[in-house]
Order: sequence, then C-alpha cells, then structure tokens
Amino acid sequence: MILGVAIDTPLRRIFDYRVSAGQPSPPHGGRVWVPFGRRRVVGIVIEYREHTEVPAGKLRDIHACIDTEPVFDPQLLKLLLWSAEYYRHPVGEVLAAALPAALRAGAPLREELRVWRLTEAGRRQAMTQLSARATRLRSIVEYLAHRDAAPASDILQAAGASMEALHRLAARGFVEWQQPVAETASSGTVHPGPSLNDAQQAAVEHIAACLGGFSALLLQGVTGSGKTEVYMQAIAAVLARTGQALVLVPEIALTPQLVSRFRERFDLPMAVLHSGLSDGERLAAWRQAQLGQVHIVIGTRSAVFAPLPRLGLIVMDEEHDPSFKQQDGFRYSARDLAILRAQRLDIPIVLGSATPSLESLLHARRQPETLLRLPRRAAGAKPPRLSLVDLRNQPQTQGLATATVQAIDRHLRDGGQVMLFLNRRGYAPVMFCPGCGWTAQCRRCDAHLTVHGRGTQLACHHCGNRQVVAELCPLCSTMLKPVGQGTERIEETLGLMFPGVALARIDRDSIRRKGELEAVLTRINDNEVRLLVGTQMLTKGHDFPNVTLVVVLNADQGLFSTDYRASERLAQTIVQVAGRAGRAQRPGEVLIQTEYPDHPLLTKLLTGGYEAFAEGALQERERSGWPPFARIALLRAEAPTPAAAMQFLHAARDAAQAGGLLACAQDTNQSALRGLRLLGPAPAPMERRAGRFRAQLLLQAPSHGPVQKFLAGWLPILETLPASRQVRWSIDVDAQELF
Ligand SMILES: Nc1ncnc2c1ncn2[C@@H]1O[C@H](COP(=O)(O)OP(=O)(O)OP(=O)(O)O)[C@@H](O)[C@H]1O
Ligand SMILES: [Zn+2]
Repeated sequence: MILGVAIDTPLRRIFDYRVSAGQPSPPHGGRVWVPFGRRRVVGIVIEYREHTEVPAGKLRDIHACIDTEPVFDPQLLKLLLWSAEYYRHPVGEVLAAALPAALRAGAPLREELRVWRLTEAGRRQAMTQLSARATRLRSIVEYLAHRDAAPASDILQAAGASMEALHRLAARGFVEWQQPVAETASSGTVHPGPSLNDAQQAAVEHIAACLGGFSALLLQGVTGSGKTEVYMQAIAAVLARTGQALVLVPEIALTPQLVSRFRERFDLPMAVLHSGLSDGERLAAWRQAQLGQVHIVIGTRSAVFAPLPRLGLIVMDEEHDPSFKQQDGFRYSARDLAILRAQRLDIPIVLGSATPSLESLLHARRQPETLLRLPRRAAGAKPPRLSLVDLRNQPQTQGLATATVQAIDRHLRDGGQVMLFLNRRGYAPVMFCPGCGWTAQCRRCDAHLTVHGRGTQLACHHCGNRQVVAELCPLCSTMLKPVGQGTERIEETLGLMFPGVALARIDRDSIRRKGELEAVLTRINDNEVRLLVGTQMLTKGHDFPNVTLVVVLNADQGLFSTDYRASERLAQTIVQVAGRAGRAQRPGEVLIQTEYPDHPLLTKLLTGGYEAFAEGALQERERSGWPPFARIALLRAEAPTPAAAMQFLHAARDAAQAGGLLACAQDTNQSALRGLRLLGPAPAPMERRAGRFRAQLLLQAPSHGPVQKFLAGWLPILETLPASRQVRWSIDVDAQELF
C-alpha cells in the first residue's frame, strides 16, 4: 500500500512511501518515521493509495509507525488540511504548527504511565553477573542505579538500547515495572460569580441557548462592561453539559489577571497554552487536552488547533487584536479558523471586544440576531470622559502639554493613579545633529535608529541592530541630540516633574523576564505605583480600579498611514487605552494629545465613540473596495537588490497574463474569476529591512472564491519562474498589514 505523508518542509507537496505487506498500516492522521533524503524524519499519514507516480526504484518504505491512533482527530485534521489549502501553505508545515515540538520529534502520543526500576537483586548483583560484553544491558542498569524509576523511552534513549534489552533484564529478575496510581480526571467545582446585570444575564442566556449548534456571536461590550464574567458563566453552562471550552486570548503573558480570574472561578483541571511554556509543559498540556482531562484550555493564537474531544464552546477575547493573525510562515488567522472550527463542530463561538473588527461588525449588521451588547460598565462605573489636548497652541515639556501636566497633578493629588500611553519604546525616536541635520540611520534598514538607555545606545527596532552612540556628529562634529520622546524619556521627565511619586514603566524593554509584569501589576493594584507609562502592553485588558486619568501622548502616529487598516487599529488602541480609566467608583478622564484636533477620526471617536468611527470606516471600505467588502492576498518578495524583488513580481504578473488568468478575470462570462485585479508591483512602504529589499503585488477580488481559484492556478507557475530563485517570496491570504 502507498501512503501519502505530510513532512515538515517548505515543499508544497506530500510524499509517497510504501508499507510492505507484513507491516501494520499506520492510522490516518498518525505519525510515521520515514527516510527523507539522508535523514530520518517524522511524517503524518494523510492519504492511502493503491498507486503512485513515483517510479518503483525510487519509492521507499516507511521505517516505522509511531502511533497506533491518530494524533489529530478527523475533524481537526480536516480543518488543518483545509487551512493549508486556503492559506496556500505547505501542508507539512501546517500540521507541524499544530503539534507540540516533542510530538514533532517523535515523542509518544500518550504519556507512558508504566515506569521501570531495578529490583533488589538487580541493585546488588546485576553488575557482577552481567557479562562485560553486554554493554547495553549494563548501561541500563547503570542508568537505573541513579534513580528510583523511569519510563522505558528515557531509559532506552539514555542507554542506546531496545525494548528487547529491557525485557531480557526483566527475565533475569534485575528490573521490574510498575504502574503508578492513575489520576482520575476530577470533575472539580465551579465557584459562583457575582450576580449579573441585565445585559450580562441576557448575553449568558443567549449563549447558553445556542449551545449544541453553530452560531458566531459578537459580544460587543464597552470597556469594563464585564465581558469576562459573561465568558465565565457561559463556560459554566458548557461544563454543566460535560463539554470543554476553548478560550483564545491575544497574549497571556500580558494578561495574567485573566488566567487568575479563571483559576479562582473554576476549581478544575485547566490547561494554559502559550509561548512561554517549555517543550515538556506544552506536551503535557496538549496530552491532557487531547485525552479530555482538562475542561478548559486558555491559549494564544495557535491554541485554535488544540485537541479537544468534547469541545462545546469557543470564546475569543479581544477578537479585533492583530496578534490573532500570524505574520510569518503559516500566515493563518486564528479568528477566522476559530469560526470555521466552531461551524464544523456545530458549536457556538463568542467573539468579544469593546472595539470589534470591521469584519465582525459587518457580520453583526447582516445578522442582527448574532449581536450581544453590553452597553454599560458593570458594577455601575461610568464611562470615561474623553477630551483632546491641542498640541499646536500649548507649551510642552518633553511631549507633555501644560494642560496635561496640570491634569496629572490634579489626579495624583486626588489620590488617583495616572496612566500614560505612548506607542514608542526607547528614549527618543531620532538622534539628530543640530549643526548639519544628520540623523542616525540603520545601516541595514530604511529607518532611524532609536535612542535607548538615556541616550547612550542606539538600536534598530526593525532588525535588532545595536550600536553605541558617538557623542559627536560624524559629519560636522557638533554635539548630537536625541529628538522626540519614547517611553523611557517620558519616565525620566515624569520623575523630574513629580519627584517622590512612585513610577513604573511597562514596555518590552522594562518587562523582560517571566514574573516581572505580575510584580508590577501587583504594585499597581496595591496603589503603590501612582504613575504608569507604557506602550500597548498597557492597553491589553488590564483592570486597574484606581486609574482615574489616562493620557494618550501621541495619537497622530497612525492618522496618516497608508495602510488600509491603520485607522481601525488606531481607533481600537485609543478606545482600549481610554477604557483603562475610571473602572471602579471614581470617574475616569482621558486626554488625547494631538496636533490634528479636527481630524475626522478623532472627532468621530469623541462625539460618537467607536461605533460612530466604525460606521464611517465601513462606508469608506465599501467605497474603496477593501475588506470586509472584498478579499485580498499579497504576494511579497524580498531580495538583496531592489531590482530582483521587482523583477520577480513583474514576472509573476506577466505569468498571470500569459497563463490567461487575468484575461479570465476581465471576461465577465468567466464568473469564477470575475472582478479580480492585480495592483502593483510596488516597493514596500519601508523598502529596505535587515539589508533586504522588499516589494509586493496585491490581489483584490470581490470575494474569496476568485482569490482561491486564481491562486490555485498561479502558485504552481510562480514556483517554476526563473526569477523566483533570486528572491524569497511568500503569499499572504487575507493579509492584514500591507508591508
Ligand atoms: N455583574 C457584576 N457585578 C459586579 N462586578 C462585576 C460584574 N461583572 C463584572 N464585574 C467587575 O467589573 C470589572 C470589569 O469587568 P471585566 O474585566 O470582565 O470587563 P471587560 O468587559 O472584560 O473589560 P475590558 O474589555 O475593558 O478588559 C471587573 O472588576 C469585574 O470583576
Ligand atoms: Zn535595522
């Protein structure tokens, strides 16, 4: 029999192997060891066939089956295969992305419960009685002499021996195995939560009524409206039906509060999957989920592929968050795949946000029965009051307008906490020469170097390149000056302005090690820290009851971006940061510093909130034919020279023309490709990055049908283009960022 095997390589194909007649045939979705070139690798069986095109002389046998049962259940495997097709990504890499590293390396699917140890006789006599030539047997004994007991795989790996050796030792009475007491899956308890307000109650009831069938529900609740409470009570309803729940969140490291709230409420086995886990921890969590031993899985993007045999509800918190889209390699959208998974399992998914993506808002507009709203803050807190600080007619000190400084002072004196948000870490964005206008540029990127360490270091935020600062301009020897502000400098300025007030900075430079964020969050919640400055790390779902003033230091960075999603992102960030103010008894105030107080994005947000902004943004997207009213895909290329990247993209475009793909698109009778357009190629907005030149070609179509149809014909051609060998290229289906 022939097996079609998916292997973790960038090649967009599956590989054929033979299972000889006597061998057991591996299960569909199970792993096998196969020869691959001169290596031996783990592959996953995804097809059985009678015939193959591979000539008999080249067809190789699999080495061994690893699993006796599939690693993916059939539904999950189907979803993964579909994703590989949809995102046009090599299937082997897609399947690998869904498995813990240890399973990719061939670790057993099930934890070995049976452990082996030396018997009393083995401990005393084995070494003297075993022949000196029985080196493997002796290594096993040596290995076990240092420990109580160990699973067979550890022993055999350490001793380089086979199972047979272990059995021979057992036959001589030197070793024995033992079954540890199996842990029974505990059912646990769910502690009662606070009594819900009417809107929360209605939302929970609606979700509970949807259990057992598919629906994609949008939980649109203003910041602090108690969405987490709704998730938890809806999950309690799923658990009561013995189902499992999957909770997807943007970044767990940034929201330890959410996990601890779940742990307090649900006193039952739960797995938390995130990038900070060791391989062993990840494998353990994965196995427990797969066996149905955990009731809840909380995880980031890739947890959308977590194995959950009794999955009954998916919750995606902050569904608008860009981190749900993988930006390199297998560029999937966890949001879209989560919806698809729910649909295929016939279960509901709840997408929650105070600032939903335009995709979700459009869906809710078309199917109003799927919209659940929490219009008010929970527990009676009032919405924060937003106002603009016009930077054009105010004196400033290091980016802080006088009115802002006065407001900070007032809130501190009233006993509140103040949070300042700036989306730029480091000391200053530019090192500048007042003498000749020279600025410090990255050697490898089209970008300024950011000043760090109070002006002593320069770093590129795009390629990681670091340099020590020269004090004098290399051209005219004038003393250099850091210009503009980053979080570090704001921290320094605040320290000078408010001496004696405890201050904390939260960004990727200040929070590096595990536990550091928790420590700061505790100090904030204990009211020990009064002034907080940080990047978007501060915006993510934190619940700080004492914060009464939030300052957005520079709203202008996103106002004039060319990216079609930039304004949506900016509006979401502003509303999310603003939402950290006044979450408890004391009312909150939000100041947004800008040089463009008349910009429609800001005026809309101020007068009508996120919904008014979104309404306008949807109209604009519809007019200009961008998602969610259209589908896009981006062909990116990068090369050591700008010409090579562009040449490839031109060749790609020409190939589409020559292959008749574009003609079909223009021919209205060929409905399969109707309305599809290619725009570009054009250099990326930041063309040079880490020494490579980047360019892109954009595909736009009214729906995803034509995009898929076109890509299916186009990609095989691209792979054979001679120009493709000069570049690194990739395709990004439903691209979110155009660079
Ligand atoms: N029914 C309720 N009764 C009392 N307090 C509540 C209730 N629901 C939520 N809260 C409290 O209100 C605060 C805000 O709730 P929560 O953090 O769930 O809001 P959220 O909508 O997830 O906020 P955000 O989107 O801004 O992160 C929390 O301190 C929570 O404990
Ligand atoms: Zn750089």
